Amino acid sequence: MSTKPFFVSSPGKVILFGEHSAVYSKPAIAAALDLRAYLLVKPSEDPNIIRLDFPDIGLSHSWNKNDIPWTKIKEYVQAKEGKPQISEELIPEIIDLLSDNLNVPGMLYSVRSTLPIGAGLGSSAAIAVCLASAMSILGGHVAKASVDYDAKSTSKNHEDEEFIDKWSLMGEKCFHGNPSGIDNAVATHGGAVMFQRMKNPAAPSVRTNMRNFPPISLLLTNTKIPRSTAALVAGVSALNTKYSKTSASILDAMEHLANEAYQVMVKPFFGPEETRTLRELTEINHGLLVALGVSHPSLEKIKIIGDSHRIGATKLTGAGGGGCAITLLNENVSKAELDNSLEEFEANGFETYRTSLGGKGVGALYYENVQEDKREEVFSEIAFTKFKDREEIIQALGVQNVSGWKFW
Ligand SMILES: Nc1ncnc2c1ncn2[C@@H]1O[C@H](COP(=O)(O)OP(=O)(O)OP(=O)(O)O)[C@@H](O)[C@H]1O
Ligand SMILES: C[C@@](O)(CCO)CC(=O)[O-]
Ligand SMILES: [Mg+2]
Repeated sequence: MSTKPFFVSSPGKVILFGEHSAVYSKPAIAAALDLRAYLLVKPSEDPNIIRLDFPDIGLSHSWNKNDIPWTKIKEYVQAKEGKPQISEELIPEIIDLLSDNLNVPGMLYSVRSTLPIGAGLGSSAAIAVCLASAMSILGGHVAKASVDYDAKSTSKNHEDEEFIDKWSLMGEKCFHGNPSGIDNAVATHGGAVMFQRMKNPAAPSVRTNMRNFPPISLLLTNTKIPRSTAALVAGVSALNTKYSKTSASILDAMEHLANEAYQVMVKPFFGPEETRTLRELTEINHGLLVALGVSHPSLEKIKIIGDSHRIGATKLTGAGGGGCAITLLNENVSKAELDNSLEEFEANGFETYRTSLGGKGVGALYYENVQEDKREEVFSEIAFTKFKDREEIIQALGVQNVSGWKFW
């Protein structure tokens, strides 16, 4: 258990194929984004106070440790070899997780994110993974992260990542009830995956790493229309109940589509024919998501703009209903066509990002891995909460910029 301050960080994701159908045990393909959440954990000035500080959403809350009925709560905690165990029900797990704080002094948990919130890029999962990894460090349930940013993933400590992945799913359950687990899996492990939740909820999901993820040229466009994943997942569930056979066919089509995309993406040679197939599958996937009722006029607008300038294939990504769309760009798209689209996106109030996919998963920045004369500045709560924008956070803490970040 560490009582020195530390940071943890985990990435957002882009779902290329299979959002929503992933909830119904169909395969889906997603990759880690270079936008991330950062969580600072620091001993409280008053050791009896547990404080959450989430300035991005204007939330700050404190508990006095002595007001929490720890002894009663502990009766519900199941542990194996000292590690808290995950079960299917949510409530006991939350209690269990909280009870990990029994043996640590009061802590401050402060979160900042470079991810747009509620925009389909897995902002909730990145937070859930940060919290799960911080609790795992504090509870002594994982080994110290020790793999450098540039090191090959073969030396990864899989057991610890699996532990964090499982517990972060509990966090995602708090956010939206019935998550497939794909977002927190990518936020934990990074890279790119084919993911499938099992029909039996007790069985672990299947995750196939896609090591040779093809170099896809991708544009991300944010409608900035806020929406909630919980509401959209509930909407699809209602559609399934009302039109069960029709909706089952749509979900089956999504399954075939994700499988076809996977076959193309793992080919040793990824040329123009393969990228064209992916674009065609992207178009079909968007159509199926529209049929499930999770698009939005602003997402359709992005699609119309992209299609009219012929820049590539556009689909919504994540839960939809607003948030972001992705465009798989044509290889031969002209600069003029692209610039015209970007101008139109901007004129409509949309924000575009050029991003790279397949980056690092969860990582930690420990106190002792920061140069002594820089520690005070790096772990300053005041500086952390006051960063103005994404660029300031990335410059001061970015896993790719700041030496000392370690991974499992
Ligand atoms: N920086 C942050 N600080 C605090 N809470 C956050 C932050 N980012 C995300 N959240 C939490 O996550 C919620 C948004 O999660 P939601 O699942 O609806 O969208 P998303 O994860 O961004 O998109 P998707 O699930 O489609 O990938 C917010 O309402 C908030 O509770
Ligand atoms: C909509 C959804 O498929 C993806 C949200 O990013 C929900 C989930 O899989 O948990
Ligand atoms: Mg989410």
